[in-house]
Amino acid sequence: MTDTTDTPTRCGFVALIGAPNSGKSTLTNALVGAKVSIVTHKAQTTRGPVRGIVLAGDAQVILVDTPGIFQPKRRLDRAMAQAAWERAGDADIVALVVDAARGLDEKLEPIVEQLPELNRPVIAVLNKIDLVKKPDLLKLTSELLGLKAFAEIFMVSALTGDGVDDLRAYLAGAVPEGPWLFPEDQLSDASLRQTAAEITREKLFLRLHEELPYALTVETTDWKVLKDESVRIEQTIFVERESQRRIVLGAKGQMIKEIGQASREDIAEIAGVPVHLFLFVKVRERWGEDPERFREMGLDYPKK
Ligand SMILES: Nc1nc2c(ncn2[C@@H]2O[C@H](COP(=O)(O)OP(=O)(O)OP(=O)(O)O)[C@@H](O)[C@H]2O)c(=O)[nH]1
Ligand SMILES: [Mg+2]
Repeated sequence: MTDTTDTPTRCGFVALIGAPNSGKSTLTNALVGAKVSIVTHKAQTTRGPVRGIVLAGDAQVILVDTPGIFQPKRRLDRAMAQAAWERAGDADIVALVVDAARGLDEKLEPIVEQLPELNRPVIAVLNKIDLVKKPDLLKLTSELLGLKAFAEIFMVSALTGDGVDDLRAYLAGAVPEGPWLFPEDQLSDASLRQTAAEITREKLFLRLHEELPYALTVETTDWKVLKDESVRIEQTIFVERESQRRIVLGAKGQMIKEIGQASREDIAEIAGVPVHLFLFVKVRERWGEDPERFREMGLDYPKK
């Protein structure tokens, strides 16, 4: 397609950072208009950064959904926090996503304190406004304005879509001039293999409890297109202990069956072809110390 106008195109990176569970992934999906990043009610759902690509008028806005930042304990936690700050440091604009129902709490404060070190324009996006009464929202807004840390403050509900169009239009006008970096129809930079592994992890997060979701990781180990154009996918779920493996399988394999069915349906929808999904659960005690697993998640392996 040739550009017949003189208007220059715009293109830039916007990193969405914030505390776990503030709605960064839900907002990424709402801005893109498609599900590119998995969402659950549990904290620390996103592990590796996920890019979602938005076209708005002359602009291509490349959103970078990052893992929620929290006090790291494990090596994986450190890798996640590091990835979030690094992506924020590389972005043209940083959007701090705030859970408006929680406000400026002990999780958010340390993040806000570190923002000036980024040396980047930062906007605040107050999310989940559907849960908050107007006076409380105004109070939070003036509290944040008082910090003088934000170029703009937006109020949205990623869930209902309220305010999302305004935010998208702002970002489209705020990213720098430049050629588009991705083809027009591309919504994410993740491969189908990666997205498929994330979808299975989402189903595991939704059905498993306590520490178990954090003790597992999922990888797509095989992807074959069959003669009838359907795909045969193999995925491995790594857990740390045999007892965890038994819970993931469930009595008579019922749990893994349900997870497989839910995941298969979602993967088939995204892939646009019928899917045959085979899940294997393997015990790998120290997968959280294995650089190869970090690479698969799109994370750097922290030295300690
Ligand atoms: N009521 C309401 N819930 C929301 C909104 N946005 C997100 N949520 C819910 O908040 C929870 C967390 O959403 P995510 O998008 O996974 O949050 P996140 O910031 O990506 O979380 P991590 O990846 O764990 O850091 C989910 O249960 C969402 O449905 C919103 O605008 N309103
Ligand atoms: Mg997320």
